Amino acid sequence: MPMLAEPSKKYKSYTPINIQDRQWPSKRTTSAPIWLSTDLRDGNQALANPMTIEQKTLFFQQLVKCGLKEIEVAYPAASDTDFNFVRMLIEKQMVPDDVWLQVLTPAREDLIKRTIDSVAGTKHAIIHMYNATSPLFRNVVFRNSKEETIALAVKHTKIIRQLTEECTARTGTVFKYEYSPETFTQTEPDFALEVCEAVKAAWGKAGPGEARIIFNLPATVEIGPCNLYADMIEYFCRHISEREKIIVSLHPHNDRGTGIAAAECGLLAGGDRIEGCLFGNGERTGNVDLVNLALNLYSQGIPPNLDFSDIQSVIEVVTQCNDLPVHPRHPYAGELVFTAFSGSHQDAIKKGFEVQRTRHAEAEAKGENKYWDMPYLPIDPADLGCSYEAVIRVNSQSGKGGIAYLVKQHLGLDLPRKMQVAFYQVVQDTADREAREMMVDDIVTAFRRTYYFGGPSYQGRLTLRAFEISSEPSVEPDGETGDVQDERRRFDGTVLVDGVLRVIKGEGNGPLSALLNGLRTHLDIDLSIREYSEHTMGEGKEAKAASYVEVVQSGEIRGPGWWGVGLDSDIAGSGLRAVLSAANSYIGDRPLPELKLLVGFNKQSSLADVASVILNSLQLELPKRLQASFFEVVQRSVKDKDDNVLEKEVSYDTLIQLFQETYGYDVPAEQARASLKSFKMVYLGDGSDSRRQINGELVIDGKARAISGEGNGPLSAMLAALHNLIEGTFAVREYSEHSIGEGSEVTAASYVELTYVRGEEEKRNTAWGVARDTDITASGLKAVLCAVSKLDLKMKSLVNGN
Ligand SMILES: CC(=O)SCCNC(=O)CCNC(=O)[C@H](O)C(C)(C)COP(=O)(O)OP(=O)(O)OC[C@H]1O[C@@H](n2cnc3c(N)ncnc32)[C@H](O)[C@@H]1OP(=O)(O)O
Ligand SMILES: CC(C)C(=O)C(=O)O
Repeated sequence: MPMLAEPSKKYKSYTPINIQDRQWPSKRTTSAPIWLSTDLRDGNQALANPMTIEQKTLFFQQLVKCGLKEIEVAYPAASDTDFNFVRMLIEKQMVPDDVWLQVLTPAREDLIKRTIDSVAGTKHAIIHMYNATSPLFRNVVFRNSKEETIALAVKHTKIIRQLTEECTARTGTVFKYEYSPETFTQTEPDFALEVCEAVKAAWGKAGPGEARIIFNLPATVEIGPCNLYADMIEYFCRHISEREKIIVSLHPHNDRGTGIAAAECGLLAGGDRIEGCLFGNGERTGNVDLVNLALNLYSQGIPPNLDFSDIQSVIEVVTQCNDLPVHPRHPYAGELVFTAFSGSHQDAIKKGFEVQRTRHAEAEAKGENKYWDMPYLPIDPADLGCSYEAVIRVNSQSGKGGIAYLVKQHLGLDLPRKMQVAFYQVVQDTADREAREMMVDDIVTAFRRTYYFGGPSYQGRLTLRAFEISSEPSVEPDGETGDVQDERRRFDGTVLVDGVLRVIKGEGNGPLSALLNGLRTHLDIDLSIREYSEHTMGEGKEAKAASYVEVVQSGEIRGPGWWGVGLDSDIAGSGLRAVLSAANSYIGDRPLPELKLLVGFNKQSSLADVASVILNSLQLELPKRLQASFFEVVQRSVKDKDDNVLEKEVSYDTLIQLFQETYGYDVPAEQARASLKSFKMVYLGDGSDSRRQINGELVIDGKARAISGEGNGPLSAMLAALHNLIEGTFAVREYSEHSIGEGSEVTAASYVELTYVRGEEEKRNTAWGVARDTDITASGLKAVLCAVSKLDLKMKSLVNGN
């Protein structure tokens, strides 16, 4: 059936109330009303599966925890479950002394009796009786005249008075009486007043304060706008007699979706009390939502006298008991209500937080209130126990501000504006391509990947390992002006390049330009800085510096840029890391030139440079004399055929190979002239005169030879053993060792310089040997044999094959 072209032929408009000087529109609420939760009655009666006693108990405890002092717990005449639940609360003493149990009954004597029986013995109880008063109900449901309707209410009010008095005498329970002219909003205002006046007279005990009678005026069905409800309440409040002896209670439903508005206007119009349910459960579209109302007050600076500081646990209990979800857009409680996806909202929130931080600091210093004034967030989610995590979520509708906010929240990095734009593009492309929300983890991971930021998993091809920044002495004063030039900086560092440690050196006006100079010289990466900024993160000892840099190809200051970020306890370190982060983006996966040292007669590469190649590539800390020896070897390697030392580039790989060949380091046993097959070192002596004895097997010149020797230590025992096999004498000229690595991975590196003298003319030669082993003794013995392999040996002749 189509919707009607003329709905007025089917639906009647409400009848406005003629109040000439209505007061409520210009009033302001300044305090919270008396709250009554009817979750366990109106809420419960609207559920497909009414709550079990266990669920009602859990819910009741939650309501008490939230601070409700009046709780309509049941319609006891409806079912044994409801009746028994009320009895259980009382008998198990679960009702705090300051909490009133309210129970609902129709105007029927048998049901009233059972209702009062249900609360007998509790400290405080409110008996709530209702009968419908509107013309529709009078004519259709009860088929009663006005007089009969009044008579019904009066008769049963008197019954309640009598039965409650008897109960008080018997059990001490203190009672209040609440009467609801059900369907109040559809009842003629004067008739509603007439019924209530009659009920008040029948009750006969209404007095001020605690003795007040409660007239609950329900919008049983919402039939008009909220101003109509407010007018009806104001009309009632103005005309009811002995207003001071009455609590005017509001019971709005939400059929037009304006239950909250009706309740708020009704309070302005004179309401003292509100009946409703948490998150708006209840008949049809629900009762008015108490959480929403209370937090509306709170957001106006009015204490609501209800506690929702852990709103999530309230949601959990309520949904568990009602089996109804809380809508994601539900005011204050929905999953999305403190969330902005859209770029302009996010931008405003981000700026709002930044400005508010400063504003709050200033207010605190002046001892003033720190007011919440935040774009798009009417209330601080933290007050409800919610984190700021969900405030900004990112999808294809989001902008740079929101993404930068999340980076700041989760990584502490305050990205400069242009970098925000650059990173936004990265996130936006993914969100758009994959048509999905980018979760915080997605964004953080994208950031780490894009800028090679945050630990080995995100390491780029270039990683700073160690560095030293030194100042170069000022150059001569400018010839013309006489001005002294600025001090220059020198960068000396090791950079892991594609997994290999490389020594990089450079000079510049500052540390960053010195590093860029080094990258240019050593790796052909020719970049300049277009933008740089930095800030500190954290405080005190934990403080770190974060640096952001945008690089461009040198000479292309208006060309495309690459951003990088660095974090370090040292400001220079963070800048250098930022440059490498940007350089990583720039190089992508293009091949880098093989790293080379310029050796020979030149100023660029010294003995120390060669040593550091070995240190960084092989982790060997060469002793000083071995450094000098190898430097000589390297220089010799670049002589021409006439023995002239050339200036020549030698690749790192060539240097390493040269080192290995020269000192027998890491040469496979079968290729070495002498190698250790097995050995046993025996400790001899009593400690004061300890000696070592070695027994074992060597392979020399391809032949296995048993060895045995004794000495003051392992090396001299080995030399003694060698003396049994080789003519001439060996002596250790220098020995050193160090560990490599840590923990269970640790190994030992040994360096031995041997002298060997033989023949009648006492020919003397020396050689270095370098070896590494997990066992320190073995590494020393192997180093000896590496050196032995390099010497011009004369073996003793074999006796019986040995
Ligand atoms: C607006 C509200 O939310 S009011 C609260 C509504 N809540 C509930 O109804 C939940 C609990 N209700 C129940 O368990 C049952 O309805 C009971 C136990 C109260 C009554 O059950 P029954 O005796 O089977 O009657 P039924 O449910 O059909 O009620 C309708 C009868 O009660 C009468 N009635 C309805 N409301 C009232 C009232 N407030 N006072 C007196 N009589 C009433 C009707 O006129 C009708 O009378 P009739 O049988 O003479 O025609
Ligand atoms: C019993 C009354 C107060 C009621 O629930 C209503 O009118 O909605």
